[in-house]
Order: sequence, then C-alpha cells, then structure tokens
Amino acid sequence: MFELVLVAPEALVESVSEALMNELEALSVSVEDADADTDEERAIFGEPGLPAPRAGWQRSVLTALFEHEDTATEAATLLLAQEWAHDVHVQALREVQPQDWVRLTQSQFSPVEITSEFWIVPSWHEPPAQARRVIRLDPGLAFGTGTHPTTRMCLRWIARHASPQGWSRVLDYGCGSGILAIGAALHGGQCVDAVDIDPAAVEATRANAQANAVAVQAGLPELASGRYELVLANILATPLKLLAPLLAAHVAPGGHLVLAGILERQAQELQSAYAPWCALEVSEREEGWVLMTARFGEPT
Ligand SMILES: C[S@@+](CC[C@H](N)C(=O)[O-])C[C@H]1O[C@@H](n2cnc3c(N)ncnc32)[C@H](O)[C@@H]1O
Repeated sequence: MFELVLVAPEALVESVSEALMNELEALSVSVEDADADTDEERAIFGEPGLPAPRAGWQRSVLTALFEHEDTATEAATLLLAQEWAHDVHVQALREVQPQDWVRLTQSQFSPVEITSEFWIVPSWHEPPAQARRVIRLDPGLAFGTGTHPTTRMCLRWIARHASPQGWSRVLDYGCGSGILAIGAALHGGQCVDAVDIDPAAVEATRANAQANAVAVQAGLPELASGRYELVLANILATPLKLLAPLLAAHVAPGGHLVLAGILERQAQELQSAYAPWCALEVSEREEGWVLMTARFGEPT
C-alpha cells in the first residue's frame, strides 16, 4: 500500500476528498487538523446553546491510501494539474508497512481501574484477579469506555455509595454506551432507566447491558418518568444548566443527583443553576473536570 499525504485549506477539503475517492482510485481518505498541537490550532467543537462551530480546520492534512505506487503518483499529478487545486500541496508519498490493525486497535484499550475491586474490561482481556465487579465493554460508536475522567468519577461515586439495600430506581440521563447505567445495575440499582437523544447510544446501551447480563431499560429522553433515588448525568455544563429543572424534578426526596462533564471553572455556574432545588457540591476533581453531587431533602 502507498499513501499520498496532502495539505489543503478548509475550502478545498471536500472537493479534494471527493476527487481522490471518486476519480483517482484512492481506497480511503482520512482528514486531520494540519495545525494540531501548534499555536495555530483552533477548537471547532461547540456545545449546544453556543454559536455553531466552524465546519472544518483552517488547514487539513488529507491522507489517501492507494494499492499501487503508480496510482498514487498519478493521482498527485492529476490533482495538482487542476486549476482549482492550486492551494493544495503534497507533503509526502510513501509506502505503508503492513500492520495488524485489529491488534493495534486492541492494544490501545486496556482494563480501566475504577476502584481496586471495580474494573472496565474490554472483551479481549481477562479481568484482573482482584476485580469483584466488572463491566465488559468494547469501544464503539457511543461515548463511554471508562477512559474519560468524567465517566470514571461517576463510576467511582456509584461504587463508593452502593449499599446493601441498593437504589430502587436509577436514571442515567445522556447514557452514551450505557456504562453508568450498567455500573449502577451492578451495584444494586434495581430498576435502571438509561436515556439519550442519540438513537445510536440507545442501541449501544441495550447491547452493552445485554452483554453484561444486567436489566437496563434504554430509550429516548421521553422514557424517563417519575422520581428516581439516583439520577446520573454526564453531559456538558451548558446542557446540564438547561436541563436543571427537568433533572431536579426526577430526583426523589432523599435521593442523589450526580453531575459530570463540568470543568472546574464552570462549577460555580452549575451551583447557581441548581440552587432552586439543591446545594450542589464538588465531590471529586480529575484532570480539570469536577464531579458535582447533591442530596435532595427528605420529605418533612
Ligand atoms: C459525555 S457522553 C456520556 C456518556 C456516558 N454516560 C458516560 O458517562 O461515559 C454524553 C451523552 O449525552 C447525550 N446527550 C447530550 N445532550 C443530551 C440531552 N439534552 N438529552 C439527553 N442526552 C443528551 C449525548 O448524546 C452523549 O451520548
């Protein structure tokens, strides 16, 4: 295999990708930020409720894969001969050494320790000997493999607050892979509901719950109904603020609200947004993220 590496400005990325795939016999094209890890790097991911982000990077590196060297060379020559492509530059044309891609991908995901007894373990690994509770989870389309600090802090909270009587009803709001719902079910959650606006996350949650042999009801947000002893939501600060009345209304008297996806500097804003219902406190910090929790008042 040979790869042709090109640098193109934002406006030409789509046309160059299409020409490579549709007319120049590329087998695949990947696009990365040409300015990644430099002073020129600009974030393009926005949060709901904020202005829409830019559609692409200022300059992109396009890596096109070809079966033969002469097809790659010809593609470069034909592309650079186009008038519209005058801002496109060839960075490299090189042979790609054969790789065991499955093994390479798998090697990037190892078991994740939540507590010494609670682990997230990919299907191709044996659980560590000391693991008493294990979530079996492989990387997929939905967010939540246990490698992100926000997910780990929620899971640690679940493990530390599990009690013999368990939680009668648990809600995982923004479930992604379903990892928090599964973690709660493994720690005594009896009726666990998991909801997400993304249908792919709902599907992933159903499949992951089944693979872990736990009962989780997954669906779109309308599935959430009534009060829960434990409400977990690992989303982002802006949607968490917008969702404050809805999430607070789902917490039963005496129940717990556990929120993540919040940066340290956003903690105060979240406290204010939830002040009408509860006193949110930072209960853990990791890599600039905070876990915020509150216990709702008991009925009088
Ligand atoms: C950061 S992921 C968290 C996944 C998982 N719960 C975890 O802790 O790893 C956030 C999830 O929330 C979902 N989400 C975002 N906004 C939402 C909303 N308004 N209502 C429900 N789900 C939402 C996203 O689709 C995504 O799957």
